[in-house]
This record gives sequence, structure tokens and C-alpha cells, in this order.
Amino acid sequence: MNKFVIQGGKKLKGEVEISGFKNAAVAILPASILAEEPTVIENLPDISDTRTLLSILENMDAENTRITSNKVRIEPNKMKECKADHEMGRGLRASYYFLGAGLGRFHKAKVAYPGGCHIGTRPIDQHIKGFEALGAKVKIEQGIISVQARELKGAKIYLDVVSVGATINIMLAAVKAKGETIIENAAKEPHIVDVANFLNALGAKVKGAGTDTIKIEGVKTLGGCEHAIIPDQIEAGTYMIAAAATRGDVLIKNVIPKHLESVTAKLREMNVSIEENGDEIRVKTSRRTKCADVKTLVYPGFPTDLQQPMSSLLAISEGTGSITENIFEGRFKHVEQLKRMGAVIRVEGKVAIIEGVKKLSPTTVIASDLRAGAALVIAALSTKGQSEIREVQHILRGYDGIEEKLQSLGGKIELVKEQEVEKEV
Ligand SMILES: CC(=O)N[C@H]1[C@@H](OP(=O)(O)OP(=O)(O)OC[C@H]2O[C@@H](n3ccc(=O)[nH]c3=O)[C@H](O)[C@@H]2O)O[C@H](CO)[C@@H](O)[C@@H]1O
Ligand SMILES: C=C(OP(=O)(O)O)C(=O)O
Repeated sequence: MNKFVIQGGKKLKGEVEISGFKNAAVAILPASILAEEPTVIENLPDISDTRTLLSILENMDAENTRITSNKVRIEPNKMKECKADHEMGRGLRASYYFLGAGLGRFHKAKVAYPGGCHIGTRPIDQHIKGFEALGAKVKIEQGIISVQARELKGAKIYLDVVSVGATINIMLAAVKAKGETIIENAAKEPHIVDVANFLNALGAKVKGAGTDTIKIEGVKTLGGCEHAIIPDQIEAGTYMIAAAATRGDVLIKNVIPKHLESVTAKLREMNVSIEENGDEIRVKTSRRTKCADVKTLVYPGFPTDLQQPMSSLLAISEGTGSITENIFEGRFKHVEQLKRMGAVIRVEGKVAIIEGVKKLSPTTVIASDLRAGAALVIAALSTKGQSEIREVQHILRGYDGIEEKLQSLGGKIELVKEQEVEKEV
């Protein structure tokens, strides 16, 4: 497996451009099969999750052409059915969006039970409840989910838990259903709005995205469109935390500061200087940050996806802090790895109590999932000496050009390829 080799202890300095939002991109690519004309997607992050989705589309005869590394044209006209390749589908979470999009386009779809980060049980009961309310039958057999409907009819759906995935999947299935669908207790994350904007650009009638009630008036046909994906606030937040952890000075470009309010507020509380200017955020710290208490919540609360990177900063901050993980019950796998680097962390149920140490000690650690990997990269960058992060394929699922971006900020990080790792063993 590939690994990152990091020579830590360098302050990150300079400018970094944020890519398109992974979590919006991975919904918009499957959503593109609803279009009856070509779509052009801009600001598409070049990460393994989007590459896998493009391959799944290609396999289903939704031709796609890369115009540049971040711009793709998708032509789904020739598709006859929506059966996502099972092996590829298991490799990520967002393959489940082919269920909603396939229902919308063909009234049926087949997708392997989705994978994604191992951060808890991650049930999909709310997706299924939504599809069934619209008139679909759902079967799960031998790890494959099949959905089928003779007709899709608008319905009122109250989500028992606020779920990003279920909100989007129901939107995708409902845009061409007969009549009105109302999703109540819907998720409000920025990418829900981005997906709704994409669907509306195709000709859908989605209102209220970004609030907890979304109304969808079904339409008969959807055309094509050009759409630019919003900036990735989780990637931006990761660089903000990395800048603070290395006591650096980084200008983060192409961001929507409003989407990062909870992160900015927490970092300021920890004595990090943050200046916002249009679509840029400058993060600067020269002294040791102080600990704080972080509680993850649905948007606009502190995002669970930044909890793990934040724990690396808390681990080297002054005093005692805590993280309360309210969304996923298994999102503390990075803690054992941080402890290998000398962090003092005690996990009690959904709370991690962190006693800041002056510095961590470099070593070899393993990324168990995407943001665990980001947390370990930050920890390694903050501490003098050589660290190795193994299982980097998790990190490459979600960070566009992370090696190059960190290098351009002065970070000493190198991706060592599989064969080279094998040679060393
Ligand atoms: C591809 C993508 O966009 N992934 C994001 C998405 O994941 P994902 O869409 O999987 O996360 P959800 O918002 O659905 O999950 C939130 C909570 O609801 C629970 N739940 C969810 C669905 C369901 O049917 N039943 C149920 O009980 C989950 O176990 C979890 O406790 O939102 C998460 C929460 O912001 C982020 O961490 C992920 O980065
Ligand atoms: C949990 C995440 O991703 P996924 O839902 O794709 O596994 C994430 O992006 O942090």
C-alpha cells in the first residue's frame, strides 16, 4: 500500500486553492443521469471517489469526457438501465445515490450496499423509508440493493434522523415523481443546496433546500446544464487546522467563509487569528493554541468530518479539551494512532478528553479512514522528525492534490508508491 512520508516541524506558509466539494460532487455525478441532455460539471475535485463514479457512469453507458482535470461532460442519453458495478460501488459511500437517480430516470436501479468511511454502523433505513413512501419496492439480497417502482408518486416524508444522504437520495427519486414531495427534518448542509441548484438547472422544481423542509414538484423531463460545484469546506477546514497546528500563516482561497463559521469561531476561541476577505480566509498563529471543547452537530454546527483533524490540534494545544462526537458512534479510530505519537487522549463513550502535550513524537501510523488520515497528516506536519502515514488510499478518496498543495505551503510530504514500499520490506 502507498504511504505518505512526512518530515514535520515546518510552518505552513503561503496560499492554497480549495477544490470543489467532494460531498457535493459525489451526489451530482450520479444525479447527472437524470438529465436527458448532456451536462458539464465544473470545479469537480480530482479525487478517487469522483474517478470511481465516472468509471461507474462509463460502465453504464453514460459517456463522460474530461475537458480538463476539473471539468467533465457527461452524456447519459444512451443509458438503458442503472446497474452500478458492484465492486466499484462498494468502494465508496456515494454509490447509493444511483438508487435515487436510477429510480428517477428508469423507475429501477441496482447498487451494491455502499462502503465509505468505517465510522459507525451507517444504516440506510431513512433512504429506504423515503423510496417506499414514493411507491418503490426495496430489496436487499446478497449485499445488493434493488429498488423498483411502477410509478413514483409524491409523498410527505419526515426523516427520523437528519441525514444528508437520505435527503439527497429522496430528492433525486422525487424530482420526476408525480405531484409534490415534502421532506421534513431534512439536512441543511451546503451540498444539499448545491445538489438542489444542479437539479433546478436541469429543470427540476426543488424549493427550500438549506432549510429543514424541502418541497419538490415533480416534472416530466429534465434537460442538460452547466454547473460549477461549490468549494469543499471540509478541505478548507483541514488546511485551516493544519495552518494552526504548524503555527503557520496560510491564505486559503476559493472558499465560502459562511460555510465555515463554526470552524472559524472554534479556532478563534483557541487563539488562532482568522481574517475573512471575500472568498478568502487567512489563518495565522505564532503561539501555542489553547484547548477548547468541540461538539459535532449537523450543519451549521461543527462538522463531524473536521472532528478528527481538530483532535490533532487539541492534542498539542495548552490545557485540557474535549470532543463530543454526536453523529457517528465509531469516529475515534484515529485516537489510538495519535496516542502512538504521544497524544494524551481518553475516550469515554462519545467523548474524547484530550490533555494537550507540548509536542507529539514522529512515528509510523495507519489511516483507518479519510479524515483519520487527514488528522494524522496534520499531527505529523506539526512535529519535528519523520513520520509515515500508511493506507493513504483513504486520504486520496477526498483530498484533491493534497501532496502538491502541502508542498506548495512548504510542507515536506512525499507519496511513496506501492512498489517502493514493497522493496523496502
Ligand atoms: C458522501 C457524503 O456526503 N458523506 C457525508 C454524509 O454521510 P451520510 O450521508 O452517510 O451521513 P448521514 O447524514 O446520512 O448520517 C447522519 C446520521 O444519521 C444516521 N442515519 C443515516 C441514514 C439513515 O438512513 N439512517 C440513519 O440512522 C447515521 O448513522 C448518522 O448517525 O454526511 C455525513 C454527516 O455530515 C458526513 O460525515 C459525510 O462526509
Ligand atoms: C465520512 C466521509 O465520507 P464518506 O461518507 O464518503 O465515507 C467524509 O467525507 O468524511
